[in-house]
Amino acid sequence: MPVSDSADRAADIETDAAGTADETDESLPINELFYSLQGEGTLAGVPSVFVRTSGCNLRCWFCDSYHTSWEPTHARMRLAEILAEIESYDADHVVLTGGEPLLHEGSMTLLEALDERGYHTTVETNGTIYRDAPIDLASVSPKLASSTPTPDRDPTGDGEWETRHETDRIDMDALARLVERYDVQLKFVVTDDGDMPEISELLADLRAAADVPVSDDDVLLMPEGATRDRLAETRARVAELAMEYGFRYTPRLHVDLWNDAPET
Ligand SMILES: C[S@@+](CC[C@H](N)C(=O)[O-])C[C@H]1O[C@@H](n2cnc3c(N)ncnc32)[C@H](O)[C@@H]1O
Ligand SMILES: Nc1nc2[nH]cc(C(=O)O)c2c(=O)[nH]1
Ligand code: SF4
Ligand SMILES: [Mg+2]
Repeated sequence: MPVSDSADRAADIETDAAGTADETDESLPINELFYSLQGEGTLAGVPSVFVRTSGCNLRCWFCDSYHTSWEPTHARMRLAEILAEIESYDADHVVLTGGEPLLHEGSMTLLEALDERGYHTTVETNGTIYRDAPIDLASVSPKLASSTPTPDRDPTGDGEWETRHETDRIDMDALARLVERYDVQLKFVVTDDGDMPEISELLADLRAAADVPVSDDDVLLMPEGATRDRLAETRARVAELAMEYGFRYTPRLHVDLWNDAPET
């Protein structure tokens, strides 16, 4: 269901730039909540309920969830409401995403409640924030330099977020703690060959920083593209790069199936 425009729910909250103001651990700013197939990563194809929080600490120029980052909109939902809606679907898997879900204290309470109810939980995160929570799969998508909203690529056109995004997009300590604590997939958004040296360097740094091994099997290359047309331009080369480097390739199944429709 689309919640960002629903009238029967709590009014939108005032937010800071990351969309995180007015936090409690008993509610969350929800942009959308829907049932679909996991479209990305090692669980692609698994029927899952998606809970999309609003607010992000980064601003990727290509963000396919514009209304959680560049222009955050949401309704604040109580955890009891969120759980009831999740339980209304016949699914064992829940994907908590955003925006950046680990910004919110309420995400921890939700994950604990889902764990108690026996759900498998995947958290989609940009890897800049470490939190201790019952997460079955941490789907970490560290952001490369090619994600930075330079003035020519900023969707709002002013480049205001360039410096902050560039400064904050990698936190090696948070990344190391995430891979040490959780079952992790590292899902890099790849535009072209130019992204590969940075991925290799980042993996070398992460392997030096973390106390656990990071297998190439846990590294996934995902073509950049929020639409079928854009994916048609990027995916073949990204698939070749996965083979060249010995990483996995992940499709964007939901984009193939439903293009850029909301709630998919
Ligand atoms: C909208 S983000 C939300 C979670 C978190 N903020 C993050 O970036 O991982 C969900 C996933 O979509 C990916 N993504 C966003 N825009 C994309 C695009 N244009 N092409 C490919 N993947 C994209 C992100 O890298 C991430 O793996
Ligand atoms: N079907 C589908 N699969 C997804 N996997 C990760 C998504 C996300 O936006 O985090 C996503 C999404 O938005 N839709
Ligand atoms: S980190 Fe995720 S939600 Fe935030 S701007 Fe980038 S892709 Fe969008
Ligand atoms: Mg998505």
